Amino acid sequence: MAPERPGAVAPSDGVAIEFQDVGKRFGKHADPVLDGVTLRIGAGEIVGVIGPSGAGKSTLARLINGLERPTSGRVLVHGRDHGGAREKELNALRTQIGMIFQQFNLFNSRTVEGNVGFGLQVAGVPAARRRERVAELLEFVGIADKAKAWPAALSGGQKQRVGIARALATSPSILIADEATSALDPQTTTDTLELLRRINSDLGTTIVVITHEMDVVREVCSRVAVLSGGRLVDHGDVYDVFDRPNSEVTRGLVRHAVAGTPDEKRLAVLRDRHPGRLVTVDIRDTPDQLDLPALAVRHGAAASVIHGGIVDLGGRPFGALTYELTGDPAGVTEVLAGSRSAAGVVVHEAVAS
Ligand SMILES: Nc1ncnc2c1ncn2[C@@H]1O[C@H](COP(=O)(O)OP(=O)(O)OP(=O)(O)O)[C@@H](O)[C@H]1O
Repeated sequence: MAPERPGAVAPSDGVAIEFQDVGKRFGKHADPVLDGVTLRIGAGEIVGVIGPSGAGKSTLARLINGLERPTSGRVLVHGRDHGGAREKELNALRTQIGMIFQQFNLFNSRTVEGNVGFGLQVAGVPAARRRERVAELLEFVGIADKAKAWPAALSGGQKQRVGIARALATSPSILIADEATSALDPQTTTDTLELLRRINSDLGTTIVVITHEMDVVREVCSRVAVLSGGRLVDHGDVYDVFDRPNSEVTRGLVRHAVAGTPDEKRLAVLRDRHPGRLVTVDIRDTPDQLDLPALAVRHGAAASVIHGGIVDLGGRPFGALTYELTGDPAGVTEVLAGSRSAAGVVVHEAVAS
């Protein structure tokens, strides 16, 4: 059985979090950690916040739940600015915002059910109701059999599930995952991201995924914001940002997530191994997508894939393939001419023979 949905917010209805020209410095003369960040996160979205180490991602997360206050600008949560809020109001805000962390932050002196029920106990929820709720949460995250276990006896993935169940205990409308999969192996990462997706779809929870890995964004997010040096350098639908990155930082992250286009080193290796002309074609789901093998056949040539990578971005293909063209030289020349006019195609220079 799924735990309660948050009462206050309908999924995909309205704005959950809004940064209005937010600046943050630690100390009057320090460089800004965040600078002019303007960003809207819709209710019911899963949004990735990505950027290199020190970009300001965790600070941005801490501004959402009121652990930090902006130096300038405003942060609104469900339309309310908590900038001047007192501790009592901030505590109320934090019950609406669950958080999970890279290091899980479990209480080692409490069992799994003790950890998950902690927030409810603090909130004064009666023991019987608490037990019921904890059982429901453990069932939902898939570790009902671990209720009596101690954190030390759990795997990393199980610990993160305890962290997630604990974060969901108060039915938050927003869940912030701060590098929540960074300490997990690839399979456990996939399972944990799948759980986040289920939380989003079954409970309507808005999820902010803080990460330095574009793979995580690619697997679970529909929208992404890229931070670099405290500035928002890219944001939008994941497919659009991957397709048309505005910044070198984003281009680097995309290259890392999709090994489609060969870099200079890889190209040199490919040239060594393949004497024919080489052409790299971006693969997108656009109607003008070039079908190089079909073009080659029409001109009596052949196009063989020798390098590439394609990933699934929200059900849409994204990547690049590099082909070697061989066959009748006149036909190859025709194919190259046809390729040059197509979008997203790089005809690599011929190597001197
Ligand atoms: N409480 C603080 N006092 C002073 N400086 C801080 C404080 N919190 C963060 N910073 C500084 O702000 C900058 C951004 O830190 P932040 O943790 O937000 O970045 P990040 O993108 O999450 O990095 P990482 O991926 O390494 O966790 C860093 O230079 C950090 O040293």
